[in-house]
Amino acid sequence: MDTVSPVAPSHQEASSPHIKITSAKTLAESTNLASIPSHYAFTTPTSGDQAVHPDHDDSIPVIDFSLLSSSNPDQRCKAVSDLAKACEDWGIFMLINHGVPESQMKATVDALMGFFDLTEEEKNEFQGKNLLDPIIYGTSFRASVDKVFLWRDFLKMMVYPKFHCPPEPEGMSTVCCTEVLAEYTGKLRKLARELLKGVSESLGLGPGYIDEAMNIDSSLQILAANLYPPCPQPELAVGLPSHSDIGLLTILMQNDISGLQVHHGGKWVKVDPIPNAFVVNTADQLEIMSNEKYKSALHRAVVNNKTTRISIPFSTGPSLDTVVVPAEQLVDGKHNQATDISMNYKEYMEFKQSTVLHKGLCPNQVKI
Ligand SMILES: O=C(O)CCC(=O)C(=O)O
Ligand SMILES: [Fe+2]
Repeated sequence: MDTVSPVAPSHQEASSPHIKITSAKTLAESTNLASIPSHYAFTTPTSGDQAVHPDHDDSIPVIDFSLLSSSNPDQRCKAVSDLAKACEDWGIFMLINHGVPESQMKATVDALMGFFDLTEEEKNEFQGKNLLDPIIYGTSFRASVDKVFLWRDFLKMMVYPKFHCPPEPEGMSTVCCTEVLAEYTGKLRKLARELLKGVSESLGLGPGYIDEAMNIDSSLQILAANLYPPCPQPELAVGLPSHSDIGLLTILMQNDISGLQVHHGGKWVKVDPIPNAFVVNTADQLEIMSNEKYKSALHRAVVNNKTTRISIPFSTGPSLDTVVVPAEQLVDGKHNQATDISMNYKEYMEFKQSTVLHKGLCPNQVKI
């Protein structure tokens, strides 16, 4: 896997003690902010690494979920083979006709935007200390140790096996966070499970293989929100540098502002939002279990100087104690050393968190 990102911060070194940690939102809202503080400037700006729009004849695949769940065998078969191609060639696709109502998607975006509108004091109550804290609010990647900061605030919630979300602050019942997020994540849990059946079949395994081998009954699911406020120097700052995701699949919702890019065919390609569609990408544990047939997609997020962008990824992983290994049927004499890591999902998460985010960390770099 390439290390194709702009030169990125070392997350190993402590940030200078004189840097006061402020959220990107607070900074963006400070009056007369014409330039970014130096600790947000990457040494190689993203402009040196421009992304392109997808080609007409090689565009980001679109998967119609209604065909994948169709009772017509021909339709389902075609959808499964489209899914195989999308996962193999791109590792990312747009998911349409997924059955999650537009009103519910919008309510979720509003609820999470509402969270970021709370005061810093209110949000800071959720500053997590440990990776596995059920709710973590923060800025950058790990602001206490980041040397160069990302132009991004985030909230992460473990939503399965046990549902967690910040309680509604008093007098703010309009935010209705709990109910909205519980309903949304319940829908996405079902959607992810159905998609994984299709992915399992697309690998030539039975539809229930991933479900069973990954212990999806007690899978770890995380809902996150990334807020990228307008940035006065978007060519110098970075929202999220090149990386791959933990887990099996990520299902991402975004407002109608562009910023996501995927690495494909040696280039960065823009993944512009399609109204009401989700963006789905393959993640590290799928790369391992598929014996690298489906590589974990390298992607990144850039920022802009006009409008706040929000992205809301929902990650489905195996259960925390699952040791993911390549499916035997896919090894076929060619056991990929790269996927030979004997750690459970919890240990994998801890390992990945402790390493440099930008390297596009993939299973083949997780050697112990
Ligand atoms: O903001 C985006 O579109 C990407 C978010 C992302 O890649 C992540 O949270 O892992
Ligand atoms: Fe990601």
